[in-house]
Amino acid sequence: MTTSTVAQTALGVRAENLTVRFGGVPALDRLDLRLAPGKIHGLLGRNGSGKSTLAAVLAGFRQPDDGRVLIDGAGLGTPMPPYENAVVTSRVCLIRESGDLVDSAPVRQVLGLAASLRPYWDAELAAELLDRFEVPAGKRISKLSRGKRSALGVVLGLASRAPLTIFDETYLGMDVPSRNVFYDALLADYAEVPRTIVLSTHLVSEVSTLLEEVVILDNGRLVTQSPVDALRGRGAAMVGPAALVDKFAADFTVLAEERLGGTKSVTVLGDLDPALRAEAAASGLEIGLVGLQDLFVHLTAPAPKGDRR
Ligand SMILES: Nc1ncnc2c1ncn2[C@@H]1O[C@H](COP(=O)(O)OP(=O)(O)OP(=O)(O)O)[C@@H](O)[C@H]1O
Repeated sequence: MTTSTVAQTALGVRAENLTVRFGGVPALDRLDLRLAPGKIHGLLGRNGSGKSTLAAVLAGFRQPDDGRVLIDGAGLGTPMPPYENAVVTSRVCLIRESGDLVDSAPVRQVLGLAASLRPYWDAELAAELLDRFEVPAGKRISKLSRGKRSALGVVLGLASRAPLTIFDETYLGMDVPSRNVFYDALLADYAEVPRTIVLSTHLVSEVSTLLEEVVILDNGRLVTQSPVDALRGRGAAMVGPAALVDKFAADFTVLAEERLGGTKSVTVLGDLDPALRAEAAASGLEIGLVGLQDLFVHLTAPAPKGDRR
């Protein structure tokens, strides 16, 4: 996708010192981050880490208590805060697990409303996705199963083709085959219309192949922001004969290990310099990138008792 296409169809985000408090307690604590336009970002964090609060601020549903968020690109001209700003919010689509849907309305009516509110709405895509997820257009929202409600959220999010589209754990209610349909549809449509996608989730291993950039939150603080490959390069996954794996892993922090007969696989943190990598490979070890899930668990693990970090 070209830079000029992205500039027309994708929004970037800049958060500076962003703070949101509930009853004086920070849910977001002095966050500084940037979401580059035209990429698929993973917003990762354990329960209560602040993902939904950040998503709500980006979509203009909530005003920061301190600091600011600026949205930029896709014809906006100048960077703008999203709160109470219809020019920005018409270009940002947040789909939440709760669905934000009127229970008494039939699906068809919900789609009609989205079509009238969303400037980039694609009715053909909406109809095609509704079909793929087998969501009946005539049924009332209140009569849909949790999974079909989630699927409808996905249809609304994708067909909106909003320059900034945020899925806040929307798809958790869907079964695995439906989630796979979502991931396929997301990638296909993203390739057709480049835009900025944020997937907020703790199902890290499932979405890891979709993501280009990752933001990890913990207790409202930014743990790290990085391209996925750079993050996965912070260590290595080694597979081979157990004794050999143990020898090469001895000097590293082991994040995860698994043993099957005489074969062992470990995930280690740390910089494996090229000479060591070459030596390990020559000895018969397979060396790969660290799994995002292992890194996520390590980076967001609770501090040990007595640790006053
Ligand atoms: N409306 C609210 N009133 C009071 N506290 C809130 C409110 N919304 C969120 N919080 C608190 O803010 C913190 C961050 O919550 P948030 O929902 O943003 O986290 P999350 O990462 O999305 O969690 P989850 O994965 O469980 O959905 C939590 O401590 C939560 O209890």
